[in-house]
Amino acid sequence: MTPDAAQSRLAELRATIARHDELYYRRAEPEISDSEYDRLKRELADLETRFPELAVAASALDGESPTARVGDDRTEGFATYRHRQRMMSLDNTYSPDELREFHERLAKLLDREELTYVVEPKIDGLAVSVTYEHGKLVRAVTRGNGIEGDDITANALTIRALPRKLHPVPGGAPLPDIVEIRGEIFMTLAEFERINKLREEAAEPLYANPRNLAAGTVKQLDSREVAQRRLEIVLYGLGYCEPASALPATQSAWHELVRAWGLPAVEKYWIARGPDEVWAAVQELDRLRDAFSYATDGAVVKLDSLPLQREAGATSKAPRWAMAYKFAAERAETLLRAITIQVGRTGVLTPVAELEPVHLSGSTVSRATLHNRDELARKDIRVGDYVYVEKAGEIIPAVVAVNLSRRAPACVPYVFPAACPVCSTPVVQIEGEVALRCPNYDCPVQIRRRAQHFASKACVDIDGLGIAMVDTLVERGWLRGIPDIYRLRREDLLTLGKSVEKSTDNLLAAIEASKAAELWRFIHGLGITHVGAASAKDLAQKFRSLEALADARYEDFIADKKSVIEGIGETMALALIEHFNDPRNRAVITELAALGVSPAPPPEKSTEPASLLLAGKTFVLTGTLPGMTRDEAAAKIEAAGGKVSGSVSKKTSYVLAGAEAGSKLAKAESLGVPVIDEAAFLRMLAG
Ligand SMILES: NC(=O)c1ccc[n+]([C@@H]2O[C@H](COP(=O)([O-])OP(=O)(O)OC[C@H]3O[C@@H](n4cnc5c(N)ncnc54)[C@H](O)[C@@H]3O)[C@@H](O)[C@H]2O)c1
Ligand SMILES: [Zn+2]
Repeated sequence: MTPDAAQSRLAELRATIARHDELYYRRAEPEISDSEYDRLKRELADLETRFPELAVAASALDGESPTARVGDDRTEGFATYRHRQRMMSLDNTYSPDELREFHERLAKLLDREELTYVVEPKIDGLAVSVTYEHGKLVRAVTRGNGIEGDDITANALTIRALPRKLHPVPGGAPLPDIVEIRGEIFMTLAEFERINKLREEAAEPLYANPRNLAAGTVKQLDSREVAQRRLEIVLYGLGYCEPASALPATQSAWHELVRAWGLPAVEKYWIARGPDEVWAAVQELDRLRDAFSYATDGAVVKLDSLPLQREAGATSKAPRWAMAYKFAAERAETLLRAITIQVGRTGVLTPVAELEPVHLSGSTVSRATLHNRDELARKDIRVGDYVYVEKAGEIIPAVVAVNLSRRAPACVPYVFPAACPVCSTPVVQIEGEVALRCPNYDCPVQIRRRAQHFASKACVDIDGLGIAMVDTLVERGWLRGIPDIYRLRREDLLTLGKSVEKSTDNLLAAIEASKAAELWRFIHGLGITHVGAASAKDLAQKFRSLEALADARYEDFIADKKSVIEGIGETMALALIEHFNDPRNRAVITELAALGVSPAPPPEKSTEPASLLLAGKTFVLTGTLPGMTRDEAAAKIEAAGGKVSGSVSKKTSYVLAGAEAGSKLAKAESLGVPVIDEAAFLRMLAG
């Protein structure tokens, strides 16, 4: 490679990686798979080693190379917090030889042959640092740029598995004054699938994998939205400890201490003496990891001795005493039969690969996302190519590259359509976005997806008006917008099949009943960008009618640069105003009203201090409640003037118990303290 070519490739890689870092760390919406990303980064690192003077020049020009810094996850809207001890990344490799070289380097550095390691799962979540002071949880912070991160305490408090207090170890050292513990927030596969199913029903784009969903959830500004999703946590690392004497001498003892304090710890770790035992442990982990509750993308090998860790030190980015060995993603080669274009609710065009079905990591894959026009062009993927498909942490498989040696001469570059494949309107690119959109409001797909979203369970919840039914109605030309749902005619519907009388009547009854659904359901159902269910509830409380919401002005949301309505910030305010600035969206509101839709506003928050309701009452919470987290329940109790206590005594007024309630329930029963469930509690709150 000539220096000139190297220089331009270096610049290109730096820019590409920076873009993927932004997508992955800040937006939790990566476009390429982790292994693809790792290959780009490896290529950059190799170039930097071969052409050190070019690397230095590039860094002088536009800052540190992505190979030398920790990916930055800080986002707007969170307070930043400075870690007492830096949070680092890990060097990683896919090669067993490099794992052995890691040992050899350390042996040389520390000048000893025999080294003991701990091998632990590499959890594929997002890094978090949790601080306990005198045993009490005080803060949770993301990695950020390693030096300071986002304070996500409110969101972390929705994690039921995260104890508010550490258990002192009986007969052990006292709890440290301050301890920063490192871990990973993740989401189970089951929860991921539950949420994606809801999204599918609401015609919203699916999340690619649990890690992205967990990362996106942690970065939600509204912790009530976060509470709707179940996050988990596992803690494995030591950040900072005061006094230092409270610390054990080894990484393995640290894992035991974490568990003894009552924190969720890694499911298994191995103590390995020397590189052969390390390799054996890594392979055993690979066999066992499917049974773990979290996704793993590798093994982390760490020196067991903490004093030796300190002696080995760190580079600018990662400790020298640890190495991640990443398991290669499973990959398959198959024929790309066609590229189809999907159009979403907001008109975004997504290219999809239609593949010759191929077996991959336990399932058959016949479709894979191609992300967007730019990605497609970058990889130069052509119809008729043999492509590599991968499924690493990703649930939705991705086409990662083309096997050029099998490219037929007749294969021509793919030309991204310049018009919407459904309605033929020329597509547009919104400034600052990669996505191309169909700008036609009346595009049949958009109509369909808007109506599907409106009728879904998460919104107005019209029984019988599912995805397939909406498709049919749009095809027949009976649905051209949301208001048409309320114009459907019985005689038309009866032509849909033979014995459809009963289902037609049920559907019409459900549609009729939905006219009086709660206001927030309509607000959510309009599909306004950024407005989720929780925000819709806040908006309903404040505006009390669709008309008032549609008339709202900037000052109603933001005054003196501050939010007027808690949880509704500037981004959402602007999205709302933009939505209703469009006369067609305004018309929806007028038409709905004319058709007899009359959403039910929420009960007025009484101006009387609600405190009186539960004043003087003490509650103890136990078990898992069906509809709210314990923190939410506690907040409700406190807002109504009640108190929440940790233990049951004769003075306890009520025990609010959910599923899997433990000893507190037994104690309440033995003391004769009334036990109530969530439904009874809600009735109590309603007076
Ligand atoms: N797909 C993309 O576009 C994209 C973009 C950026 C990064 N990435 C992925 O992220 C990786 C780089 O990110 P990174 O800097 O967070 O590094 P990393 O994920 O490779 O390793 C460091 C992190 O591992 C985590 N970890 C999990 N289990 C651990 C354990 N037992 N001990 C210690 N740490 C543990 C920690 O959070 C730590 O910060 C890349 O290799 C790539 O896979 C992907
Ligand atoms: Zn269109």
